[in-house]
Amino acid sequence: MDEQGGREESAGPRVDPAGNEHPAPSSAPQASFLYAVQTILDKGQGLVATSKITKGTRILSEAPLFKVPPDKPNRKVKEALIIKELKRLDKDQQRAYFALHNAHGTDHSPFLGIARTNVLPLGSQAREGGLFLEASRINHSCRPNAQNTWNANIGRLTIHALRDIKEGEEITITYLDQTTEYVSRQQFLKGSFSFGCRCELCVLPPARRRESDGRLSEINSIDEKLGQMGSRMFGYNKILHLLRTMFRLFEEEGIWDASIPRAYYDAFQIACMYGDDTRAKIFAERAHAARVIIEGDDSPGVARLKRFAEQPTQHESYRRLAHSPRGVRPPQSVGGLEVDDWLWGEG
Ligand SMILES: C[S@@+](CC[C@H](N)C(=O)[O-])C[C@H]1O[C@@H](n2cnc3c(N)ncnc32)[C@H](O)[C@@H]1O
Repeated sequence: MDEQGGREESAGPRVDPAGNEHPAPSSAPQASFLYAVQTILDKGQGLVATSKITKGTRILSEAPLFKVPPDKPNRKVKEALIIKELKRLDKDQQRAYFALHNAHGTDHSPFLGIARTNVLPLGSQAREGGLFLEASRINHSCRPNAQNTWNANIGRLTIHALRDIKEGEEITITYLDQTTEYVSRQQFLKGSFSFGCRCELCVLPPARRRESDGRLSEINSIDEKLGQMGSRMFGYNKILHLLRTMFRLFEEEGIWDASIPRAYYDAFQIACMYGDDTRAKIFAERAHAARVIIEGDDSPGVARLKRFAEQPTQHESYRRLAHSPRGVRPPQSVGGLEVDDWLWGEG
C-alpha cells in the first residue's frame, strides 16, 4: 500500500470498538463509533477520534487475524508460517491483509514486509506478535495518547486512552519504549518503519530536546539501578528516593503509560522485601489503579495486582530482605502532601 499523504481526508468505515462478536467484559467506559480510519497528512491512513474520548476508555478491542512467530531464528521459516496462515483466511481477509501498509518495499517479500510493518506484540515480554487489521492502522507518536495491550483473558488486543482525546484528534500509540532518546528513536523508526518522526517531542527546539534526552537518560539509569534492588546494593530509603525521582522525571517528560504501574509495582516489591506492609499496600493499589486505566479491569495483570493490593503479604518476596516489619502508619493527610512525602521515605 502506498503512502497517501496530503490527499483530502476521506472518512473510512466507522467501527464499533466494543466488538459485537465478543463483547469485552471490562467495565472501562466504552462507546460506539469512537474513531474513523482516515487518511492523515504524510502518514498514510490512521485513526481519528470521532468524539471526545476520556482517559481510560477502551477505544478498540480486536482479535488477531493470526499470530506471527518472532523474527528469529529463520526468516524463511517465518515467511512460510505467514503464508500458511494466509491460506487459511477467506478472500476478503486476504485482500485486507495485502491492503495493509508495507514499510519494507522490496527488501522483503510482501508477506514478510507487511507482517514486519504491522505486527503488534502479544504481551510486554512476548516474542510472539499478532496481526490486527484495525489496530494496524494506528500511527506512532513518541508521546502517544493511547496504549496497546494484549489481554490474554479475552484473547484480544485492547487500545485504551492514556489521556482525554479531543474529537478530531489522531489516536496514536508508540512503536518503541517511551524512554528512548531522540537519535535512537529516529534511527529505529527509519530502519523499521521508514519514516522520520515529527511528533511534538521530536520537533522540540535543540536545547529543549537535549533537556528531554537528559531526563530520559536519567530514567534509564534509575531503571538499571532498580534492576539490582534485590541485591542489597542500595538500602530501602535509597530505592524509594530513586523511584520518587523517576516519577518526577516521568511527569516532567509527559510520560504516562505502562511505565507508571510498572514503577509502582517496583515500589510495591521493594516494600514487600523489607516487610513494609503499609507502603506495599498503597503501592499495589496505585499500580492497580494505573493499570486499570491502561488495560481495563479484565486483564490477568490487573487481577494479579488487585490480589496484591488486598493482601500484599502474599507476594513471594515478602520479608526477603528484612524479617521484622518496617511499616508504620501513614501520617494524617493535609492535601495529600504529607502522605506522599511519608510514602517515599522523605517525610
Ligand atoms: C503500522 S503502519 C500504521 C498505519 C499506516 N499509516 C497505514 O497507512 O496503514 C506503520 C506505518 O505508518 C506510517 N507512520 C506511522 N506513524 C507515523 C508517523 N508518526 N509519521 C509518519 N508516518 C507514520 C509509516 O509509514 C509506518 O511505516
